[in-house]
Amino acid sequence: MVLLRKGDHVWVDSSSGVPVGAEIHLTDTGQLQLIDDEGMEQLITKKNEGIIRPMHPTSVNGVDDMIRLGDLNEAGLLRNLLVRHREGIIYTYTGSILVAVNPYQLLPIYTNEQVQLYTDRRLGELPPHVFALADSCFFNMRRHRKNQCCIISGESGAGKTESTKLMLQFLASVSGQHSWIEQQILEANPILEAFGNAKTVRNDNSSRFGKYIDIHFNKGGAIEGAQIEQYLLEKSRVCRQAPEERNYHIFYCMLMGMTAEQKKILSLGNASEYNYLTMGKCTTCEGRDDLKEYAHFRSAMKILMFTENDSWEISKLLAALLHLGNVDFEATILNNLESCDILTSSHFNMATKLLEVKPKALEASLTQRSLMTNRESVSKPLSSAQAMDGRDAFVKAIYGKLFVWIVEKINNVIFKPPPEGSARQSIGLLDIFGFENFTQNSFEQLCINFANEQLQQFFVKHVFKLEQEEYTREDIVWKHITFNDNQRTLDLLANKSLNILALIDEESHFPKGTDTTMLNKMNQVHAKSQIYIPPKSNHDTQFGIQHFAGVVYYNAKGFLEKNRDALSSDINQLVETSSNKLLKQIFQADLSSMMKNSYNPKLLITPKSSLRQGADTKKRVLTLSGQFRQSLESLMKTLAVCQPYFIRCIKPNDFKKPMVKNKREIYESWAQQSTESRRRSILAP
Ligand SMILES: Nc1ncnc2c1ncn2[C@@H]1O[C@H](COP(=O)(O)OP(=O)(O)OP(=O)(O)O)[C@@H](O)[C@H]1O
Repeated sequence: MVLLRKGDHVWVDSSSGVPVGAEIHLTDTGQLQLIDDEGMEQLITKKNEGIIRPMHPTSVNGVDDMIRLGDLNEAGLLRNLLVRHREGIIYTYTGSILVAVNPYQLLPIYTNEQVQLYTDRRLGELPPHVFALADSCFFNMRRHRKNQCCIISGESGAGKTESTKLMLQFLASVSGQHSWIEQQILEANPILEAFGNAKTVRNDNSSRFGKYIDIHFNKGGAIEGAQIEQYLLEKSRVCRQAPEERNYHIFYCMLMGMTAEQKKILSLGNASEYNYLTMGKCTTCEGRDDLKEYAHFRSAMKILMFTENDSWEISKLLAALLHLGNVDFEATILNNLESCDILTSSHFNMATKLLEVKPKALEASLTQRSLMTNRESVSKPLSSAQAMDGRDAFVKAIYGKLFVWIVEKINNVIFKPPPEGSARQSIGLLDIFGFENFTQNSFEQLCINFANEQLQQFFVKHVFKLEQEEYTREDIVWKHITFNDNQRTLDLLANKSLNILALIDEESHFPKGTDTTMLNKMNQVHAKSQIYIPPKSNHDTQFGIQHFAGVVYYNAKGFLEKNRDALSSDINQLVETSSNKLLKQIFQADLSSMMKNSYNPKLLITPKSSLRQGADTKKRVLTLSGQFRQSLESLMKTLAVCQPYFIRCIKPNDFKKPMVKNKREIYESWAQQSTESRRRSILAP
């Protein structure tokens, strides 16, 4: 029995399984009463006194570094974040890992004075701050002449992109040059955000792609360039948005910001007039000024050396996509086959004009599909549903390739090859999608979660394995820490023979392969695995994977089509006939990289991912997962030779609001990371 007095702080068991903090009060009648962190009151009686445990003094007001917590358990961690969050303190360390709780408001902690305050200080000397981590990265890079990287993780809306920008802001400041190249690197962001960010239900400015920004410094510590790698842009958003969500910002910004004359030439109206911009039934975003953002975007384009002509050509393509989205198809029957006609409209005419293709050619490529028989090519009419799918595939391809081209163009400006013989150091910032588990999960979630498994292993290796090895080497007595090694999940997904990604790839290469045949193969090979959960019945299309953060069920429907990521030969030929230089260029760039890939064995699907090796493999075009795996492999190699830092971003509530005192929200956000991943933060060096 704990001796209780008014004002004592205690832990109380709760239905969630994680105890909550509470304070002892006295009622008017002098009875002892508990008021917990969620505001719940209960009298203390003989019956419930068993649920009360004393709280360590470090948990009462919280500590800067969670390693110092006396109650080093889940409840202790959560309360620590909560108590600090209530005080408006968003940063906390767990060792050298920075935990950042999204404040959802502008705090006065990112000024130049703060930059100066945190410059050249040891980590831990001052209160936790993202600038402290940035300073540590910079200091260690220079002192040890070793490249550094910072992995910024967390769910959507947790604050990854903001943290990345703050790291960049600090590094640009301490590098001390205020040079043109620094400005160019900083101004790459508004361009990337215009094309790659959108309003979602989770975040008004959600990055729908992953990115790794490698900042290069010269011997003197001045920024001399950078390189941006982008991962897996969510292309489906260009054609479809969930309720309350928008398409990419650029469309709305452009319609708000272009002059009347420009809009007239492109025959553009308001956002509400376009199918592609209205699926989510929301064309504006509270707190976002599309007009102002457009002005910022345009000035950033200039800083990054996009010419007026480049900008105009980009606008033309974007306008063509909007017009294409408004093209209607009418179902007809031709020779007893379902077929369709394009309804003539100003949108169709404008699309042909902007894409600079012949109307007949566009019509044919959207309503028919060529098939190669043994000897000749024959045309098969498409139903209106198929035609719409084909049109959307074309639109997604244009947007996706345009995005890749824009990033490449930015890199051409900000990347400077190192002068011969001179040493260069770098700090890489990884802002990548967190683990995803929705009610419906598809191929994209599998890729994203695969990336998170890789990063998880990287983290585990760094924090646990290396530490333990070092303790053993130095004969230091330590308590064995058990941790959940996710190697088996990675093996199932990508390493062992007939792994899941290889099976998906293999089936994608069979012209007759379907999602069902793919699923059947997965079941045959992996049904006995403890990591793979087969569908419940023959008709079920959902399979599960035991990830480090929990089981995720994926719906296999659409997997192969998404992985093939292929356009019909009719569309490719249409582009060939176009006189729109930019359109041809973005397709050409893609084509040439594929050609290059097919002759460069290093760039092929790695043997591990392919079932049949040998000559046959070399002819293959990379699938989406193949491309993603390649860029991930290269990323992991880069990270492996860097000294890593970690920022864990946490979202305190789902309302995008500041300081909502909802402990459950913090808990759930934290709980998503699995017990092991929560523990790892505490035990980091
Ligand atoms: N340090 C901060 N100070 C003030 N506001 C912040 C901070 N961090 C995040 N926010 C707010 O939260 C919003 C979401 O943050 P951010 O876009 O960085 O999340 P994210 O983790 O990158 O999400 P996504 O994965 O969807 O891109 C920001 O637009 C901003 O309003």
